[in-house]
Amino acid sequence: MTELNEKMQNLSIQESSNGGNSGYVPPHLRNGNRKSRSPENQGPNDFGGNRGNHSGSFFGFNNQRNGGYNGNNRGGFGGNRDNYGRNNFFNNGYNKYNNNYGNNHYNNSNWGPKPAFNRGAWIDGKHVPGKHNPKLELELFGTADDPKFQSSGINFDNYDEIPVEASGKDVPEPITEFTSPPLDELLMENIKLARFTKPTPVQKYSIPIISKGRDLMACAQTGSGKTGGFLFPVLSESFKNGPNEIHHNENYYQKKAYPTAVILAPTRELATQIFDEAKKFCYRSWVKPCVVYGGAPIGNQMREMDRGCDLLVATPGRLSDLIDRGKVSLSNVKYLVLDEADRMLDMGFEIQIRRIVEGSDMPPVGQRQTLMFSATFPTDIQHLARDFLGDYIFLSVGKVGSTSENITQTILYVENEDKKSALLDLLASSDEGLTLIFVETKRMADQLTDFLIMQNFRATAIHGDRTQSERERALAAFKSGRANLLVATAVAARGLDIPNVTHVINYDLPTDIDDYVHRIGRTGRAGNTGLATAFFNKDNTNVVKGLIELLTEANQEVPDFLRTAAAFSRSGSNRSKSGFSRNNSNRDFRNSSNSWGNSRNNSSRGGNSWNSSSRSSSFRGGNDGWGNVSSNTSNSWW
Ligand SMILES: Nc1ncnc2c1ncn2[C@@H]1O[C@H](COP(=O)(O)OP(=O)(O)OP(=O)(O)O)[C@@H](O)[C@H]1O
Repeated sequence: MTELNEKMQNLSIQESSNGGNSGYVPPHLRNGNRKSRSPENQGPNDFGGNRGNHSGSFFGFNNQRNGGYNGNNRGGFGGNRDNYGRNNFFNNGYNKYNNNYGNNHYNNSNWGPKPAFNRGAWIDGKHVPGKHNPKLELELFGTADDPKFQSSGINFDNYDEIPVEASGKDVPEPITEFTSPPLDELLMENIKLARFTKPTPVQKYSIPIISKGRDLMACAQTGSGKTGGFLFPVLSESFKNGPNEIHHNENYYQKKAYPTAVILAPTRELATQIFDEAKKFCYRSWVKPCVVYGGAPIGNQMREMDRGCDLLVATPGRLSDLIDRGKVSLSNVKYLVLDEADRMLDMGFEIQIRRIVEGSDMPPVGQRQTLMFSATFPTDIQHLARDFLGDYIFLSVGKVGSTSENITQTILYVENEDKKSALLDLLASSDEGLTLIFVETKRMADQLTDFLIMQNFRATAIHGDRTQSERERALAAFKSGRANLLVATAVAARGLDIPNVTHVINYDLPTDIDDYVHRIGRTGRAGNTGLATAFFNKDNTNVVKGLIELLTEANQEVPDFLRTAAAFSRSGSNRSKSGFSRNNSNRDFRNSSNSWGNSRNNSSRGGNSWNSSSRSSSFRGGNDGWGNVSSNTSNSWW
């Protein structure tokens, strides 16, 4: 190791560079119909509202420029209050639930679609779509040149060249284009409104697989359309078949939601994003989407659910809470989706997922469809996932856990003490796009944001110690470009789809190579190109082999110092969080000659049995950036 240290000390960046407060308004309840304030119109208060002592924020930048933070900031944020509770664009459908509570929810036509209503209804066994609402259409789908909406990039067609492997019994033929049939006509209309002209590979396969009633574990690269991969078939089938008959067991005083589809996601921001996508594709249909997550007032979410909740997007902690309060029954669930499934079954979540799936009234395997999606699927998680799946199909688009070739990856050798100046150099040469900077700790996120603000950069931060409103405002500032730098912990690593993120910088590399895959996947999405730069030094030898493998797979340059580090590093495994070699995790484990299912070799798990309850928590040890996560799973961090 000393030798390695010495070798690394001789390397430099230059050499390597060759190569719950009443003021809080959750985003989904804000009035999109109202005129949004343009960046030019926004006063300093729009960046304000930093009620805590987070100095590391874009709000600090404001302080400098605008004479310091003052209480007025609250006015800027609190100004949204009047929208609260009135702004759900579905509420004009004054839906079937309100009227039919205690009766059959679905057969009473008194409250069916009315001329001004954009919501559809399921009436007498038929789907009656709601009327078009041009204003709402514009809000949901935007226009082709609206930078707020991700448009597919020049390399979109290249997705078709990625090899696809689907294993399991009787795999249905993939579709080649969006057509009706097999897709429902209303869904087709919404897909057109979204300007999606052809399905991505994961969608081509997942649509027929899910439509045929099969369970699915799907692995496809970041940014390749997995959200549509589950939303399209679930909604298409729901539009065609209507809701399940509801069996009431609620008391008179409390309404209960009986969603047909439940989508679980690991972070609040991702849940909100999936909900936003669901709103698009549910447009004019009987399916009313809802979102619930921690950090936001539960009362408001419960009231929103009272207006109808057919497709529920949730973070696990908040969903458990609502189940405990008798507010949600999962007895009607036909579709259970785990987005970022490997994360959802990882430490910190697994017990909660088991509680929801196995400990509630959710129909068991065989009576529901379980759909898992991620860009990474370590072998041990695949094993664990079997508990929730029936006779499933395993789908991999490209190699499991691989990175997109749309992302140009550069690894620079940078000592810790040189990172700040290396970052400034990088930023000085950056283009106009948005840059996402990942660090390992919340503290570092604050420190680095402060530093960047001091250097007159428009930076903000997102991490688990910030309040939900702070997190949302940071993300909104970043998305709008008001802050073009977002310093983030792993809380922003997965799933977030932010148009115009052109550069991801791993200021600190993660300890798990799969996390690297997700982080850099915030750029180079939907066929667009992007840059990913990582600072590597002797602290990162644990990911060196995985890194080399990823770079090689994606036809990227592998710098010499990485090979040197790999040669000298004994511990430098190419293992993902699961502790397994990436080589072992690149396919359906059922096809592996050394089937874990039979041998159950526990050696790399410290002798633990596969029994989930005894899983070691060591894999998430150290300074993980996941908000308030701890190995104590009752400690909700989302
Ligand atoms: N068929 C399609 N045509 C054009 N664009 C699409 C299509 N399907 C999805 N997209 C767009 O591609 C982008 C990435 O999709 P999505 O967020 O579903 O990726 P993902 O595979 O879930 O990524 P991640 O692994 O990061 O969660 C989104 O902006 C989405 O609107």
